[in-house]
Amino acid sequence: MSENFEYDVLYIGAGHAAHDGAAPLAATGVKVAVVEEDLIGGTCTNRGCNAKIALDQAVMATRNAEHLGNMLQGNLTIDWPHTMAHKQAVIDPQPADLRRKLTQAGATVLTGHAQFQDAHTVLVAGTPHTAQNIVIATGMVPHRLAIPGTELAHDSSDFLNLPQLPKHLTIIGSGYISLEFATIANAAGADVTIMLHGQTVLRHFYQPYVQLVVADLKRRGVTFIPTANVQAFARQGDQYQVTYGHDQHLTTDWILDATGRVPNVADLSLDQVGLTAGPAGIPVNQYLQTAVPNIYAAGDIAATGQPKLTPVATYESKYLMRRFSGQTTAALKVPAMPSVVFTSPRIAQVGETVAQAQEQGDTVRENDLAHYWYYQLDREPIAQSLQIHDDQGRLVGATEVSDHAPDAINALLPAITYQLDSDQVSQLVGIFPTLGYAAWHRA
Ligand SMILES: Cc1cc2nc3c(=O)[nH]c(=O)nc-3n(C[C@H](O)[C@H](O)[C@H](O)COP(=O)(O)OP(=O)(O)OC[C@H]3O[C@@H](n4cnc5c(N)ncnc54)[C@H](O)[C@@H]3O)c2cc1C
Ligand SMILES: NC(=O)c1ccc[n+]([C@@H]2O[C@H](COP(=O)([O-])OP(=O)(O)OC[C@H]3O[C@@H](n4cnc5c(N)ncnc54)[C@H](O)[C@@H]3O)[C@@H](O)[C@H]2O)c1
Repeated sequence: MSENFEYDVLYIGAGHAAHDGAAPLAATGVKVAVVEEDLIGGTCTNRGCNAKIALDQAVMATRNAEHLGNMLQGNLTIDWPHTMAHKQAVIDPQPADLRRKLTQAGATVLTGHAQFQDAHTVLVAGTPHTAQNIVIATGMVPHRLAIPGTELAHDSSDFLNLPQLPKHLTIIGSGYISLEFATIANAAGADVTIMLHGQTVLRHFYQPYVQLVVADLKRRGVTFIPTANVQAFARQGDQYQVTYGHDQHLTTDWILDATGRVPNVADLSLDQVGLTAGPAGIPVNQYLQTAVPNIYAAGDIAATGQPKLTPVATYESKYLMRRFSGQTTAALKVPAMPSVVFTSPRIAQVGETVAQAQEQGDTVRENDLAHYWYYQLDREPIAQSLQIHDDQGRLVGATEVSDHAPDAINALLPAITYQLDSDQVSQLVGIFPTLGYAAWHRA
C-alpha cells in the first residue's frame, strides 16, 4: 500500500475489533501491526463473554436438573473453585492461540501501551512506529462511581477471577453485567443484593420479559433495592458498609460496581491528533473514519450508535479488512444485530422492538412456549416469545425469554437479515426435532 511508512495498517488494541480483521488483512499481503498492552483477545475473550459463559455452564446444568425434577436423583450444587478452574482452563490458552493466528497470517504483534505522536506515528513503550492507516480499537473499561470509598468496590474482571465466592455480594447497577453475575453468584450459593439507579432493570430489553426474570431471581433470594442512591462505601472490619437511600446502611462481603463502561482512551494522547472521545466513544463517519481521515475507530471505542457487543466489533473489523484490502469502497452497513442477556431464563432479541412495531403499525404475535411440546421436554417453567411481522407478512423482529432464547433467535435471524417472504421461509427446512426447527414451527 505505502512505501513511506513501516506498516500499511496499525491497530491499537487486540480485541475482536482488531484481530478479526487484522489477521485476514495481513494474509492478503497488507503490512499489518497490532499493538496490545495486555492480553491478546481483549475484553470478550479474557474478561467478558467467554469467561462469563464458561462460569455459566454450571449454572445451566443446575437449572436443567432443577427443571427435570424427579427424573434425576440427588442434589446438585456448584463448586466455585472447580468452576473457576474450568473457566481458566478454557480461557488461558486463548491469547496465545490468537497471537499465533495473527503472526501466522503475517501480522506483527507489538507489546506495550500505544500513544499517538502524530497522525501516522504511534509510540509503543516509547518506540515510534509509523503507518499509513491507524485503527483505534481500544475498547471500553469499567465506569467507577465517584463516591467516597469507590476504591473498595470491584469490577467485572475481579468477579470473573474470584477464587472463593463471597457469602454476600452487593451489585450496583441493573444492566447486563449486574443481572448476569447476580444469576451466577446466586446459583452458586451467594446472597445477592442489587442496587438500582432508578426503577428499571435491563432497560434495553422487553420489560414484561424482564419482570419474569426479576420475579424468578427474587424467588431465588436475590434482593432488588430500587432508586438506591448509593452514596459511599466504607470498611467495617472484614466486611464493607454501603451507605444508600436516606442514611441507610447495608453490610456486605463484596461490592461489584456494575454501573456501565466508559471509552478506554487513557494516555492515548488523542490530543496529539486533535481527536476527543465522548461518553459513547470516538465519533466516526459511515466508513469508520474519525475526523482525521487516515485514523479509524472500530468496536466499543467507536461512537457508531451500535450496541457495544462483540458481533458488532467483529463486523466492523471485517468491514475495515475489506476496505483496506481494496475489496470495498462502500459505506459500512450493519445488519440486524441480535443481543441477549445470559440470565436464566435468558432474554434474546433481534430487529424491531414492540415499541417500534406499535409506531409502525406492524403485527406483534405472542407465544406461550411453556405449553409447546418441545419446551416441555426439559420442563422449562418460563418460556415466552413474540414475533413481529410487517404488512407484507415478513418477520422483522423477535424476542424470547427462555433458556433456549439465544439459539431460537439465531435460528430466526436469516429471515430478518435477508427480509425473506413466507415462500422463502418455507424453504428453510431444519433438522427435526431440534430447537432450531421448533423456533419456526411452534405458533
Ligand atoms: C463482563 C462482560 C461480559 C460481556 N459479555 C458479552 C457477551 O456475552 N456478548 C457480547 O456480544 N458482548 C459481551 N461483552 C462486550 C464485549 O466484550 C465487547 O463488546 C468487546 O470486547 C469489544 O471488543 P473491542 O475489540 O472493541 O474492545 P476490547 O475487547 O475491550 O479490546 C480492546 C483492547 O485494547 C487494548 N488497549 C487499550 N488501550 C490500549 C493502548 N493505548 N495500547 C495498547 N493496547 C490498548 C486493551 O488492553 C484491550 O485488549 C461483555 C463485556 C463485559 C465487560
Ligand atoms: N450479554 C451481553 O451481551 C453483555 C454482557 C455483559 C456486558 N455487555 C456489554 O458491556 C456493557 C457494560 O455492561 P454494564 O452492565 O456495566 O452496563 P449497562 O449499561 O448494561 O448497565 C449499567 C447499569 O448501571 C446503572 N447505573 C449507571 N450509573 C449509576 C449510578 N450512578 N448508580 C447506580 N447505578 C448506576 C444503570 O442504570 C444500568 O442499570 C453493556 O452495555 C454491554 O455493551 C454485554
